[in-house]
Amino acid sequence: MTSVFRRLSRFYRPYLWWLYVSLALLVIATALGLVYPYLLKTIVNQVIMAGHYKELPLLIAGILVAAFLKDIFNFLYQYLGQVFGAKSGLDLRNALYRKLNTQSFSYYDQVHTGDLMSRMTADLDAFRMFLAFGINNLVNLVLTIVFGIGLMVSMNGWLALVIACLMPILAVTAVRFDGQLRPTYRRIRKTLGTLNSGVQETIMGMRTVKSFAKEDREIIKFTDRNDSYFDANMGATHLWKKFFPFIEFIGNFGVVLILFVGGLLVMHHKGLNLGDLVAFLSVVWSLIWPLSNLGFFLNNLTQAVAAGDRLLEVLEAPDELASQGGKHEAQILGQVELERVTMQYGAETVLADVSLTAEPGETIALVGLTGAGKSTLVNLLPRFYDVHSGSVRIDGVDVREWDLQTLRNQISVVFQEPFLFSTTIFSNIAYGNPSATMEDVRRAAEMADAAEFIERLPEGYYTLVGERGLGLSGGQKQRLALARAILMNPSVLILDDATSAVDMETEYKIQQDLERVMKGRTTFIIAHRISSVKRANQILVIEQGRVVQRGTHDELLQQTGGLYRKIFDMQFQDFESVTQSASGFGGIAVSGGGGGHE
Ligand SMILES: Nc1ncnc2c1ncn2[C@@H]1O[C@H](COP(=O)(O)OP(=O)(O)OP(=O)(O)O)[C@@H](O)[C@H]1O
Repeated sequence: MTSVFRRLSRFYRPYLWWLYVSLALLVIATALGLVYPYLLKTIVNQVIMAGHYKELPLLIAGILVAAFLKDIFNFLYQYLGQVFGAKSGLDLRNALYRKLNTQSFSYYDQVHTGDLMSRMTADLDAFRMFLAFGINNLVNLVLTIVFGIGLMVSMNGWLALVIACLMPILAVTAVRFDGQLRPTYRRIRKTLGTLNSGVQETIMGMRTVKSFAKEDREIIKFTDRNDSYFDANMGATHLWKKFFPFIEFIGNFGVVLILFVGGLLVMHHKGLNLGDLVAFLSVVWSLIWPLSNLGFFLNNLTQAVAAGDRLLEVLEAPDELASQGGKHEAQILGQVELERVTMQYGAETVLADVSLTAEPGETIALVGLTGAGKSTLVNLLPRFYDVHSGSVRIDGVDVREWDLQTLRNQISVVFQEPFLFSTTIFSNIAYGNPSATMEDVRRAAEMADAAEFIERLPEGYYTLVGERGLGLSGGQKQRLALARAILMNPSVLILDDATSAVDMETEYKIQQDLERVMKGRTTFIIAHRISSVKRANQILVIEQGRVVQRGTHDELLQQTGGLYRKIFDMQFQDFESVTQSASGFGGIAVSGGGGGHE
């Protein structure tokens, strides 16, 4: 438990003085609470028993002043405690978000968005609440007990002994309760994470859910997860149910015992008068509330530890940026070499012994069946993943020695399923270079053959696109993503099936424009359509992670029996058969092997 607080201390240490001042005020507020029993004792002994009613207004005024002062100090210590929690929470939230932004691709292969969201919100809040209220509550409890016992001992040793006998029972119960509560709260946090992941996934995939009419199945899945969350919460409720009445019983039993023993002492004049007994009882009452909340306060602590643990799992995950080199160049030339590269995801070898050299300005195409390892290969250039053996060099320098930001600023990747932010088309294109002017954005859009459709939209470049680009066609999204990459003026451009959703004519236009833009720079194209790759300087055919053929389009076509020739023949036949049967529809742009048309 202490290790969680120690490891998170850098977030609250700078604000500890808020907590210290708050605790000092808390001590004063608690001490002021001790004035009541004395005033009560005086009222009973000197006013009621002795009949000196003239002193009553003064004593009542004393009680009012003490109550007023106590309230002021209570307010101040709680306020400062909250400032302490809020400031620490702010830093922690920023650090978590920063950390999420520096996590590697492989990290995101493993985590669930919903679970991360619940760590960023519910877990962070549980930890923050403990800093804001929990510490003060626990200290308040300890102070109340210590002051209360001190007061009771000073009033009457025998009665204090009676209460002292009950204390260990309370302490043992509270500790046992906390031990049972801890795993239960861990389960609550975990099931909440799973619940959130499910909701987030279903909302993201709602179109798929609906198109398969699987709403009912999703509802059942959600209900199951919701039930698990409910069960976990009920588990905690059951524990509370057992604990609470027991504590209350002990408290009330204590009061009865004091009445009994104290009553006997008063009746037999054994060193206790009625005023002492009333004062003593008021101390016992003042202890019952904090003691019966002992479980609640411990539970805050338990929750904070469980939540802190989950925050630390994010914060202490290995840092991607920590492993980068420092080489920085204003301009990468774009020479790319892979030497005997092997790459694995876990135990699965996805690339084996792959070598290639691309000179600046060359276009390299990667062709192969689905799952062959093409994306894996290009993902190694901007270091989305690292090789297991061999090396990837840019301008003769291993990518691991480059400064990661330099590398990624100059290698632009366009994915098959581009992600668009829910903002304007302008901001989406200018994402990599926020200082870009409208002129820059328009030029990039023209090269990506996107300008025409953008300008047809009523608000042009200022059209807001929906979440993940909803409202745009697949081909339009791809063209915006392409424009975004072109705007970066990259030395190496990677098109990972990036024009699969545009028609062949548009793709041809884009490629011609790209040839102009990418002059002197290097382009990697992954495509399923032979038509997209045939102008490349080098075509690599990948099969099960190995380069099985390489050469130009003409060279590869000569290799009868090779995979390239087979793919070509298949697509050519497809094209013939489809154009023949579709000739009555004015001709359809056909994409073989997985390509589509807009
Ligand atoms: N992040 C990942 N974690 C684990 N395995 C992965 C990951 N990405 C890809 N793979 C696996 O690696 C293999 C190669 O995948 P890759 O995406 O490189 O193929 P590809 O040739 O680009 O396929 P496609 O043409 O369908 O995009 C596949 O078996 C795939 O399941």
